[in-house]
Amino acid sequence: MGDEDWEAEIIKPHMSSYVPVFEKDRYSSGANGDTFNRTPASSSEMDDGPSRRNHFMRSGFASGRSMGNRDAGESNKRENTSTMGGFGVGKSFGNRGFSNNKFEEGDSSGFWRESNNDCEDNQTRNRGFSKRGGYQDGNDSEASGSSRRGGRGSFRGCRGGFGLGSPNSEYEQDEGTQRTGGLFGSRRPALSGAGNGDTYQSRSGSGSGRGGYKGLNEEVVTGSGKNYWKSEAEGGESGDTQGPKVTYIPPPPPEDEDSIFAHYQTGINFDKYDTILVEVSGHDAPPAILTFEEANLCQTLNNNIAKAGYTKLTPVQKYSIPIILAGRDLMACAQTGSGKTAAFLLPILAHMMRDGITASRFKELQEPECIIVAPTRELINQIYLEARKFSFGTCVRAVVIYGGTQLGHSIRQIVQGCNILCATPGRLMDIIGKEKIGLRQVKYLVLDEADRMLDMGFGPEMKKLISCPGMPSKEQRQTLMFSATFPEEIQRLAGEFLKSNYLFVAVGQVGGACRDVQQTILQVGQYSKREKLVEILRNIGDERTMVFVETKKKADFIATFLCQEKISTTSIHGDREQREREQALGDFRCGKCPVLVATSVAARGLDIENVQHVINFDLPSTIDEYVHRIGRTGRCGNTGRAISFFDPESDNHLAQPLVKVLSDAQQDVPAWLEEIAFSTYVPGFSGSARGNVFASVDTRKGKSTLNTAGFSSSQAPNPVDDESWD
Ligand SMILES: Nc1ncnc2c1ncn2[C@@H]1O[C@H](COP(=O)(O)OP(=O)(O)OP(=O)(O)O)[C@@H](O)[C@H]1O
Repeated sequence: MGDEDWEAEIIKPHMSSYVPVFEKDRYSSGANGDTFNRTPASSSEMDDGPSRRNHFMRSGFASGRSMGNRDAGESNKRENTSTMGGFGVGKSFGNRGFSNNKFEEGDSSGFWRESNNDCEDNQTRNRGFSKRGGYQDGNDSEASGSSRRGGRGSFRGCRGGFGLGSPNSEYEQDEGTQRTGGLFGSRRPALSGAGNGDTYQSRSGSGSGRGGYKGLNEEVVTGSGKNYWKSEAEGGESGDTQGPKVTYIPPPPPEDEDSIFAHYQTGINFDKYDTILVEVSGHDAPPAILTFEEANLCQTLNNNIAKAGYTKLTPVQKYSIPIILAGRDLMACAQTGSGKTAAFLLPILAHMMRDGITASRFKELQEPECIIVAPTRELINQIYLEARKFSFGTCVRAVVIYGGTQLGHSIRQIVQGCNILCATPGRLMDIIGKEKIGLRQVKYLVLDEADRMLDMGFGPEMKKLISCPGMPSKEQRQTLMFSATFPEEIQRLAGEFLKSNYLFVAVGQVGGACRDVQQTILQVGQYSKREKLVEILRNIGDERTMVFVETKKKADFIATFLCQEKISTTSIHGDREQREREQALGDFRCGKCPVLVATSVAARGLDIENVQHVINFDLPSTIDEYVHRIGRTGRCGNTGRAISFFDPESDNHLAQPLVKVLSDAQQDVPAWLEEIAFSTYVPGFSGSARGNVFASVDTRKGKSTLNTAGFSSSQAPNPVDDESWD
């Protein structure tokens, strides 16, 4: 998994020969061509559950691939990036001047040079700035203009420092000596040829301390044109001990009950969930439950469910809860915002309450019963808050650890007691390496956003996790995987993690977009995007809007631009320090900054109340990512809108899957998009639009060679290569 290189625009795959066959007649139906055991989630159909059967085949875990794609010249770009002031955290960008950053230098600025570098570095990419014209001309003057806007906004982020810990504690020592290695030398596997290339010290080159988005003190090592992440432990072994110490300590979450149980209302379409088709495959699936009462949870859990405002199960909960309660492994795929988190947390907690757990107490080595892993820091934090909510009043202690925060802080949280460990992959492996976490007691392993956790970026790390000393074998633990998208190939990889008799639950179209999101695709050329964006945002007014762009740099640029346009905006991406990321999210959540410009780091899982709009300023590389992005709105029965700028210069490869997604979600499909989709039809391609755009079925039912984007695995773009989030 490489560090983000979204300073360069994301690599577009060579789609031409991998676009799924376009079958227009399938689009309008919206029905699933595969009717295997698909039943509405409504109560009348529930009894079918146990009778569902499927024979299946499994295949092994494919080997990991290159972890990154860092281009030459990265180091320079980094330095330039790091000299850019971060945005005034939570402030209108317009309040910031750029006297200390490259923007003020106009056309000779680092920003523009970097853009050029991007072009040079990425000449083989079909989305380099040079081909698309970039922003230079139009923006230089604006950049200069911005520098006139006066003073740099003051930094409002609360620096954690070391205040919460004893500076002389062992954990501070750990913090200080973490380069000395641990049980597992590398958080990410070294690729062959590693060490032959230059060493690039992430974030530290300029000494700016900017970044903070990777696990603690990691660095990118470039070798043979490939890159991978290196833990500090490894760095220490190689004698390279450079790197800024991460000192950020996130503020503790509120302790009062009202805050713990704060929630937003389900929307008008919540009841429509009952009509969604649900498919369960695998042997001897337990029947779905219809009510929380049927789950037979303990009183404390029921109280917490009530306090959380849950009165009715969502479909994924109806099916998943009894499956998990029955001790079965599960792969569950349900639309964004439909309650997957509670679907795994509640039965796990119920088990823990029933079986009894080791009461939380201070111990140097904690042995959690449950480990939950998610790909981004913000998401894992959110899951932790949910775990804390549902375990309120019980003796179960949940702990969260993630990169970009002080390692000593993570350790201090853990040693106080840990039954449920919520972690991003990198930090998890660091902590295991430090022997603060023992795995012998793990009974539940949850991979949220499982397709992401098993793809080429995190897959090797997850493999390492399950083969860690002490980790119970898959036969001895319960493994649960959840996501809104599940490419077929990733489903097959999952076999290594799951018992062979795992159950597969698909709620609605696997990989399909939430129907509560009204999707609009506009054809907007590169040069017109900003103007269009401003026009839309002015119409939207103060309604909360997430704007997705392709690169970190563009996120900064667009956020700055919007602030200049007097639209209060903040941004989140992998180059921002963790405290800035959290501040930005906080300001967006509370409505202080109603516009959040984000890279795909914010595409998955984030559950923010009242996000009414998602704008894809740049479309993502894959249709899966599109589905996740637009799923930040229209959650839990609420409605939302997604507007996407389709640039025919660069987005044609998405035309077919987009048409499919729109049709399946019963959205209008623009004629021009259909035309492009037809024109990008590739004769001789063996797939069908239905079968390849979405892995609509449990892959054990049949063989397929494509993932959801319609690319072969070897060419599927891997966003983790471009931006690393844990
Ligand atoms: N049964 C329920 N009743 C009311 N609200 C619910 C219920 N289940 C979940 N929610 C709420 O719905 C929202 C979305 O849930 P959650 O974040 O778990 O969705 P998700 O399926 O994991 O989405 P994503 O695919 O984007 O990660 C949360 O605010 C959650 O508290």
